[in-house]
Amino acid sequence: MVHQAQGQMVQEVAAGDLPAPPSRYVLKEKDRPTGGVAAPKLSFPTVDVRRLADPGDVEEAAKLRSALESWGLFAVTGHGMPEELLDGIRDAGKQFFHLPTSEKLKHANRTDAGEFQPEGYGIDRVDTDEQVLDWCDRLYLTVSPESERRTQFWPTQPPSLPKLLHEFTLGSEKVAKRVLEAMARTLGFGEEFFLAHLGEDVATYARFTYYPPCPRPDLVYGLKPHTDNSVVTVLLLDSDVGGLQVLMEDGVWVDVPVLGRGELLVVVGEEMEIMSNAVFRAPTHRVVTSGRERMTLVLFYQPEPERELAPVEELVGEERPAMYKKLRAKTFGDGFWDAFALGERTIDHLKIKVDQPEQQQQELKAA
Ligand SMILES: O=C(O)CCC(=O)C(=O)O
Ligand SMILES: [Fe+2]
Repeated sequence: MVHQAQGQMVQEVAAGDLPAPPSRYVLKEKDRPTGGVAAPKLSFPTVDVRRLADPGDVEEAAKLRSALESWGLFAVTGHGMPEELLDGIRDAGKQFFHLPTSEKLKHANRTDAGEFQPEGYGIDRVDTDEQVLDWCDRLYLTVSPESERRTQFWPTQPPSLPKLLHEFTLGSEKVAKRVLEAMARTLGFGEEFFLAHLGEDVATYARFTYYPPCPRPDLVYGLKPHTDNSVVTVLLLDSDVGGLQVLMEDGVWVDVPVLGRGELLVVVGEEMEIMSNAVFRAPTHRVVTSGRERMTLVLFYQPEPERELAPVEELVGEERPAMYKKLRAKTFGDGFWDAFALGERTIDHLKIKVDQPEQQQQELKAA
């Protein structure tokens, strides 16, 4: 049976003008977000995907490599999508969340029997009374392959939204492909190296997330710390309001700045970490709230569900044994929802890390 908290939209809670969020959203003291450190504007990585497409452009390739090594995410320019499209889909997304709840619930992420399923409008899955809820509502849709789109979940209001989302999907796919091609080239492989493992019909999911104004941003997460269920993720952030933070290697949370007009963000996901045998790592990130509303649109790129997900042969050797066990992409994707509700990485939740000899030795010593 679905958890009773599943039916409560955060936007309605926020509209109640309470002085503080209800206890369901309040984090344990140790988890509460202290202010992130601002990313120095100059050192926040930005790459031009048009330049990445030129194999001779070693300077841009070096920027990409450095961004992947340090942040695991970077801003993107040169993607060719007009600013009107980006502004248009942002506006349409906000308009959708501003509709009356009854209208939005026509696309609810609960079946008539009350069961949760990922697609549609609502909050993320609630499994237990203990789970601290995130301060956001979302609309989650399959966008690719087109034959898998389930139109009953697609908003009909505002009427412009489906077409804008379709256009954004096309533009964003080019970004994801160019990035994956360039990532392959940074390792000395042909540009099809990663793409060939995803299949013809790369599975793509869109997530619009709406973070209502929060009366006490110090007590809640907009979105809890997580790594993405993707090979790569393309994000269209809010044009005015920040909130996304990334965990750096030294344990410090750093603010991702509000990006320049027309810029997108690309984030490495856990499936790339597996495929690349941890050459590329998926950064942990989270969202903090503020007194202002915020909306983002995120596209997750995943292998075809029946594909095998495993470290690519060429990146496994005596020096670097396989660090992850192989599994079906669908098994990983399904495992994500369980892991996310628990606040765990899918790789850890599904226990697919191979014990490395060094680790085993440490464990033996410790025993
Ligand atoms: O809203 C954001 O800034 C980030 C959203 C995100 O990380 C996600 O949906 O996985
Ligand atoms: Fe994310």
